[in-house]
Amino acid sequence: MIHARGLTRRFKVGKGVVDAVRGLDIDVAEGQLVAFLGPNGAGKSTSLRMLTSLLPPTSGTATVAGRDVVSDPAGVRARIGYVGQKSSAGENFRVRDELVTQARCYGLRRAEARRRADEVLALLDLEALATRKPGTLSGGQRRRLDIALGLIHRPGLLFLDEPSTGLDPQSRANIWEHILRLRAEHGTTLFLTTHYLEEADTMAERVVIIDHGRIIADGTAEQLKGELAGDRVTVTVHDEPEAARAAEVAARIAGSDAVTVERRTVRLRVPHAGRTLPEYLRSLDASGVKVATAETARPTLDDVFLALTGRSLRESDESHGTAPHGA
Ligand SMILES: Nc1ncnc2c1ncn2[C@@H]1O[C@H](COP(=O)(O)OP(=O)(O)OP(=O)(O)O)[C@@H](O)[C@H]1O
Repeated sequence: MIHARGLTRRFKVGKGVVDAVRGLDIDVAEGQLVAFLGPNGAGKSTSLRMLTSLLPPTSGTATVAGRDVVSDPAGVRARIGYVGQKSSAGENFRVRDELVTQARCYGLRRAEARRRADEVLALLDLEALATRKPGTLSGGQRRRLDIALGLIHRPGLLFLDEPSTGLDPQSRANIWEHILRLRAEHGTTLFLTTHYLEEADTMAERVVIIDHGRIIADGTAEQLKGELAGDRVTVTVHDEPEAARAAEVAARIAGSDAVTVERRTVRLRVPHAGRTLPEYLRSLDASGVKVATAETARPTLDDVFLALTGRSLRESDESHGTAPHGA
């Protein structure tokens, strides 16, 4: 469905340049649900805009739904749906009329356009809101309308740029319900960007992580967490000097990594916490360190990002803003 090679986009900013996307190589098979994850300014939207033919690449190639994004942008657009970060619904028409108008833009005859509008209204549970104006809808309802608009021409591939951002947890869950249903019932290929690590982790079958315009990880969430992050072990002791000793012991454990001390708490990363924790506790006992609490945790996608970049995705997100990064 998507085949991109060396896709690159450079922006001129004043006298400088920003390399927003630096050589994107990606293949997405029909029916896949791919979450494109990365901090602010990583290049997610720019990649999406190139793949949807909205932005010409500086170099590289991409075929999307069988059409070339540069030489046949109209062919791409006829075959894909795109739900951007900003709502695409106008304010003047009622919800159903908005959908009918959009269907007419794709060349459907009036009766057919009405039928299709009713289909997507049902698909996104919007029937009860059909005669409302978009301006009166809640955030979650409006996002569902955006998705309905993106699906009006029955695309086999739908791009969603941060579909759940800015919504309350209940509306986020509801949007995901609809996204998963699209895939299960209609086999739609879905490529979406998100900031929410937990969503990517639990909902997507494939997670692609992008940082500074490059893909740095690509696989199932389980694969990435297993290969790149390892389990976390957290031990608290009774005072700070003991914590320092516990950290020394931790550093000597085979396979241990990223040992940190914060007051009375020592954290480390190990390949298999189930095997390592008993060994660590025995070594602490032998060194005369008394343990107050010990916990283990499976890694998160944030741990994967940390292992790859040395930064936390959450912190990067907060600090990165939209400032241009390196040329
Ligand atoms: N039109 C533009 N002109 C100049 N720089 C741009 C333009 N669009 C994007 N950029 C820069 O390109 C980089 C990538 O931006 P992009 O919007 O693709 O990131 P993103 O991962 O989607 O971020 P966010 O999560 O904040 O939406 C950023 O440094 C951004 O400032």
